[in-house]
Amino acid sequence: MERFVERYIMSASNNERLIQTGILTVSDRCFKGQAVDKSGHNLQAMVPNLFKAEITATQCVPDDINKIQEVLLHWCDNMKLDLVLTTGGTGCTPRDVTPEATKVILEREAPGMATAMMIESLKITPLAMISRLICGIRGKTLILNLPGSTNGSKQCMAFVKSAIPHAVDQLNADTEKIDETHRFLRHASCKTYPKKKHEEMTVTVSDKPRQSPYPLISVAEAQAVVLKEADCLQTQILDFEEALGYVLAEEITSADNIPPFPASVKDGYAVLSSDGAGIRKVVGDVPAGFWPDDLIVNSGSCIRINTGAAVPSGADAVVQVEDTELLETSEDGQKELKITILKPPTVGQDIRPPGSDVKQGTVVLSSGSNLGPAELGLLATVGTTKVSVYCKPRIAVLSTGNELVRPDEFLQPGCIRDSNKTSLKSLLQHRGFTVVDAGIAIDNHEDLVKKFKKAFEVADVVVSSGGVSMGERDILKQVLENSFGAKIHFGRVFMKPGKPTTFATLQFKSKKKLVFGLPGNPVSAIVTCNLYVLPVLRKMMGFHRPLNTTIKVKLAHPVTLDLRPEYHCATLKWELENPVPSATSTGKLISSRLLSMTSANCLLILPPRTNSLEMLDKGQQVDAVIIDWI
Ligand SMILES: Nc1nc2c(c(=O)[nH]1)N[C@H]1C(S)=C(S)[C@@H](COP(=O)(O)OP(=O)(O)OC[C@H]3O[C@@H](n4cnc5c(N)ncnc54)[C@H](O)[C@@H]3O)O[C@H]1N2
Ligand code: MOO
Ligand SMILES: [Mg+2]
Repeated sequence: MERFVERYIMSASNNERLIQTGILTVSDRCFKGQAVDKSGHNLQAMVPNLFKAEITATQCVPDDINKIQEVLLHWCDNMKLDLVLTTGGTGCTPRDVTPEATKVILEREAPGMATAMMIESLKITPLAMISRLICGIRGKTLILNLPGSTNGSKQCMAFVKSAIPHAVDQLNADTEKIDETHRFLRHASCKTYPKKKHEEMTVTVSDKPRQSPYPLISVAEAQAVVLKEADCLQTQILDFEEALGYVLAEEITSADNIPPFPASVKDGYAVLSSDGAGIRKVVGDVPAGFWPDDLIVNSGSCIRINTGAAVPSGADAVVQVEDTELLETSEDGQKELKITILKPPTVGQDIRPPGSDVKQGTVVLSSGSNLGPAELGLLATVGTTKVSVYCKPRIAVLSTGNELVRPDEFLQPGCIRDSNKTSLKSLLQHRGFTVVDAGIAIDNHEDLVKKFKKAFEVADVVVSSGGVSMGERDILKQVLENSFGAKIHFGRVFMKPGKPTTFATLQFKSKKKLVFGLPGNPVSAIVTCNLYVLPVLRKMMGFHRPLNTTIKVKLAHPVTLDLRPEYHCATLKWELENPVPSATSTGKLISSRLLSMTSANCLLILPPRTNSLEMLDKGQQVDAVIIDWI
């Protein structure tokens, strides 16, 4: 069996059960102490490393049918072990009787495992053919005869190890686990076989120009081009609570004064300021939410009031409770009767007049506002529960490459798992966009056309990765041009990472589609998605300033410059004493190595290396594009 298939089956059955195992050495010489039981000891050490197993019983018996059977019966019927391995007594000498002893107690044979051992052993030595080992089942115990030699038993065990956890699951009728393993394997066999073939390719090496025909443009130029092509989408009406993250497409005015009544700013007493400091009679109290219709504050009196409650008529000031003293209460102590105002109040003190927060008729949100928590709260305050917002673009993410398998698929030789789909999808979802998975396209014209067509059916913007550089299988630009009549606006940008970043527009069923052909390297894909895709999406959904926020940062250590302007991943730290945050690189930028990007929350914009400027010193200031607030 090919090693990778074997590994796969092992991981598919992923035994959770601790397989209770007995190891029985059958040897006259070992039994008499004339030889060391190397094979038995080796199996004891080896088996728990093959799958989750516990060596529950070990024993050494002479080559004697009765003795062998006695142990096997005890281990199967009384101890109810999952697996019994015998080593020794499987050859052709007159004393070799392990298969005979085993056969008698077996209820069912399992010849496949013995055959597997035989087939594989024959590849090592023709002498394997004289081995007579048998395998089978008694009750819920799987019994395997193994050869007596250390090497032979070790090899035979290795040949059958991948099937053992699943066999034990079956013996225990663990249907859930069995089904799970079958599903896993079925999925793997239909998704991963046959191996990918290169003959699917139609492009020949000589078709491809040896120099890229696309000029190297600057990042600023590329950003200007993509933003120019991005049009603001139409509007829709949403319930205000679903509008988080959308951009408002209308002006919102307040129909009411906020607060609608003179409201107390403090917990205290509503008073007449002209009374000054001194004694007041407490004539009532106004909690928040109560309308003090029949309460009036006259000279010499006051009313207890809560923060946010309507100030009763007559009162023109509120005195906070801290600036008063209690003079007299009712007999039961429940009611305040008299207080002293300690400081003379001023007119209007601690009262919010009607409309002081928002005047009736004022514009509280202008068109183009980004609806965040405060804005949604404002909508609630003014009672606007339906709002007109710009639609968000529909996005499809497509991975391209013959070498790609899904993360849950078996990794065939020569393949890698598709990580860009996950990174790009989650980056966009994290920014509030809905993303459709357009799958993985292999690098041929037909499949790319098929997958792009599907993506264009459902999306305004397609973000693909891979297939945009100089390889003969990098045919994304040709496919877009030849099959969709796309205009390639640019195919290379002077930057690191992300040099082959490609941007195209086309008409599909009379609708404009934008295509970002991001480079396949995982770091390049994420960096370019931040720099080009996100600004475009923001513009389409109505942002007035769609580019990423850029700030000044201080380098926490020296950095070496690259020949290309570099967007270098770094982590920002804001320290109290420093007005400018410090930036620590997440490591040498290697565009294939996602580890050089983990925990980055900004991209340092580093200038290209020149003879006079090869590195930047610690403490030097550079611009940094914010990519996450963490
Ligand atoms: N002769 C030249 N070769 C290359 C150049 C060049 O200028 N001349 N540019 C290099 C640069 S820079 C980059 S970046 C890459 C970009 O390559 P492609 O966009 O054509 O992408 P692929 O060749 O398909 O893949 C490159 C690399 O990325 C891996 N990959 C692709 N997709 C995924 C995915 N979804 N998840 C994880 N990894 C992925 C792929 O296996 C390759 O290792 O070209 C250089 N070559
Ligand atoms: O520009 Mo490539 O994106 O270096 O890796
Ligand atoms: Mg390539």
